[in-house]
Amino acid sequence: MDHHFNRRFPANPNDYKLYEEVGEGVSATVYRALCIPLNEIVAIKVLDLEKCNNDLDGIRREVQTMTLTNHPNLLRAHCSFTADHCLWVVMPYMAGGSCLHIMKSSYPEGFEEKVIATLLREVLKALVYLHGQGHIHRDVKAGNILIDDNGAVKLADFGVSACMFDTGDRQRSRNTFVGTPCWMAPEVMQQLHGYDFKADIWSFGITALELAHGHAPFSKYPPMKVLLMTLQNAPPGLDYERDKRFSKSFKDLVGACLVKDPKKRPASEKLLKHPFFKHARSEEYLVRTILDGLEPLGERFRTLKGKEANFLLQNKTAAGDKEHLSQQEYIRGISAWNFNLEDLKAQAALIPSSDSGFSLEELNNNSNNVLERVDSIPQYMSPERVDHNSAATLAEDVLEDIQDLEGPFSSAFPIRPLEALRGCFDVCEDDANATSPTWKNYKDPNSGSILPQQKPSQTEDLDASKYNGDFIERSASVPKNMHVIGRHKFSSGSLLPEHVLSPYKHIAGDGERDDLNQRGQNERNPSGPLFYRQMRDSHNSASASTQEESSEGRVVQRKGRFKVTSADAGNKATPSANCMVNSVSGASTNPSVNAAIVLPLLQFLLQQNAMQRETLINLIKCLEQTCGQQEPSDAGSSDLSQLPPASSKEKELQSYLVHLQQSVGSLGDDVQRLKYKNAQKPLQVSSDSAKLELATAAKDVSSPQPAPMVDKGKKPMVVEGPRPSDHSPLAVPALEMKTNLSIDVPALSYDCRESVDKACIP
Ligand SMILES: Nc1ncnc2c1ncn2[C@@H]1O[C@H](COP(=O)(O)OP(=O)(O)OP(=O)(O)O)[C@@H](O)[C@H]1O
Repeated sequence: MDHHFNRRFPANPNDYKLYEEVGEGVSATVYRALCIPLNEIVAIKVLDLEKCNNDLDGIRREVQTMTLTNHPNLLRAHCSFTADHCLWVVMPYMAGGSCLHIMKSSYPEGFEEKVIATLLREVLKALVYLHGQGHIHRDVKAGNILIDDNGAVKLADFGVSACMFDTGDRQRSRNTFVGTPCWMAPEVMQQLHGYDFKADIWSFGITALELAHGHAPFSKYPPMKVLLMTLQNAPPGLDYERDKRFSKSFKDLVGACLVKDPKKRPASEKLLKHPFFKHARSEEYLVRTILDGLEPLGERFRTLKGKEANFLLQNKTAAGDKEHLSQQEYIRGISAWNFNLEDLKAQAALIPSSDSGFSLEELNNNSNNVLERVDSIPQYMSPERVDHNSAATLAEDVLEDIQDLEGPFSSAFPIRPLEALRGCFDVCEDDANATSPTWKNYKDPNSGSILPQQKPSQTEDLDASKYNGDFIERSASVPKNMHVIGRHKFSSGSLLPEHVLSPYKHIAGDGERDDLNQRGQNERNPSGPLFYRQMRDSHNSASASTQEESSEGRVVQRKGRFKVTSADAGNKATPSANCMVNSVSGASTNPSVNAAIVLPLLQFLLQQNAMQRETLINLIKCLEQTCGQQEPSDAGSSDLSQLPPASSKEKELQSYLVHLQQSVGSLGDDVQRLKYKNAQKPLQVSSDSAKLELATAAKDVSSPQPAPMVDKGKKPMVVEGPRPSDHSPLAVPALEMKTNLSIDVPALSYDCRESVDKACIP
């Protein structure tokens, strides 16, 4: 066990002296610092709670997990406390920095196999422990693997970890879309059945590739494309030709982790026994091979930041367009990239069948990298489907938010969230031990030392979530979700705490640094995961974003982490998936849309629009009440029937739906008529035939003569139906009735896509 933990770290900012910045994440800045009373160098992660964009629950969870976990391969917090409007998390200083940083500065092509095996083994030990405790890390990647100057490897960043034993809201969070797209397991993207520990095993496999190549597979593609590629393509792996330098056992390990079916992935404990880890070496080996000769972390960080700033500046002037820039930011792994709806659509549309963006070099198992028809693999749904489903749940979330706001704490939390937060963030080891007696002992397989382990307790979790984050997060999240700044939409904004003793601002007064801060609000540490929270359409809302949105169109706000809450099962069963997938993937768009599929889809879209509008109306009402303003205006009426359709598109859709309904009705009539006619004709024929037969028989009896020919004009056995389009009110081209009632509506797939976008990403 770390000797640090025998000492008590003070929970007072005056007891720490902040030095240089050594890291920056999507939600925090990390400083090297001195703990004055203990004369010990530490790292302090400073989160500006006012700029944390409401992910307070995530932060609380991270701090809690960091304080409670106790494993040599997990970065544990010494203590945490609030200072002014910032949260300080004091932790051991990992002088080597993250593996990503090390690769960026010295190993751009990735590490050698023994180094990888050593790193991965340590990470896997951490995962075995976490999983044993019922936690899913959900953000395993090189940027979160830290090394100290002795070569000790620790997995960090529990910002998106989840507890499998949680209930209620927390349980539902396992159906959330959390992580960083490149590392994200398909089932996390799919949102079909939730996910479990195996999601970490996928990320672990991706991290293995990242350490081997210096970057994660697909990392050069925009996020939407990464999602689609992860879902549609064969899993990435080590290539036979390109990765000759790696052993068969490494390839096998990666192959075992990167299986799309999570059930077929090994558990972390089993994986730890994989022969690949025979290549692993000691901590000293890491010191000798990758740490030796490295510049101090602060210097490296500064150099990398400078490069990033230059890169962005060049791209800004060279490319000029925000989509390009946003994608560049993402490609470079920066967490806080931002884009608007148009970007998103463009990205989704970037996935044609003749996808020029596919780099076979990037994609291993090339022969399998055929863009399959998504609708032919029903278990893999597109991210659009994810969004589609999410919309309903998001609406639910907001309604719940509103209920929370109306609760007994409504006056306290939205107005003074920091006050409320103090109680949940001010923790140190002793507190943690005192308040968490449920952590059982853990036996480190290596050292044999006994470490505390957590015994899952549902009651405690429930209580904790009531008291701590869940309520707070949702209460505070409602109004703040609407941040829009400038031309790009920054969800997190600059995370540099102004009130913290910045070595640059207050000590060194480094102008360059200040300049970097100013112009690089979206320049984030590449290690950050992505948190994506959908924003609702604010057409009719009086939200803070209205002005900017009206000038720029609807905005998808996002923050570092990609998070889309999942929809309920009922929505997932909507038969609309195939249609949407077709229309978006573009790989196999089928213009023939079955009315039975289209109608429920359109109805569902309308219903969603209505729900979203209702949510917004409630939100407005609630905000007005909370702010003590005037009574809700007429526009705030929740009676949707009184409201005109929100947009011309919606009107169009509505009238189109009516047309379709009429058409289907009329087509149905046609079918009935035809059926009836069909049923009648053979009867008529058979009665005609019977008459003929009788006549022939009578003639046969009297005089055996040849039977008369049947009148050719009658065509008794073939019935040709009427052309129904003549009287169909559906004014769409190429409408024709087929036996399965399918309607050729070439324009519909486009309309559907737009409508889906609208419903999903308002
Ligand atoms: N204890 C530490 N010692 C040294 N460097 C650290 C330490 N903790 C974090 N860092 C550095 O700071 C960076 C950002 O920290 P961290 O990942 O915890 O922030 P974050 O806001 O959670 O980031 P993100 O969410 O984007 O991953 C890390 O990638 C790492 O390089």
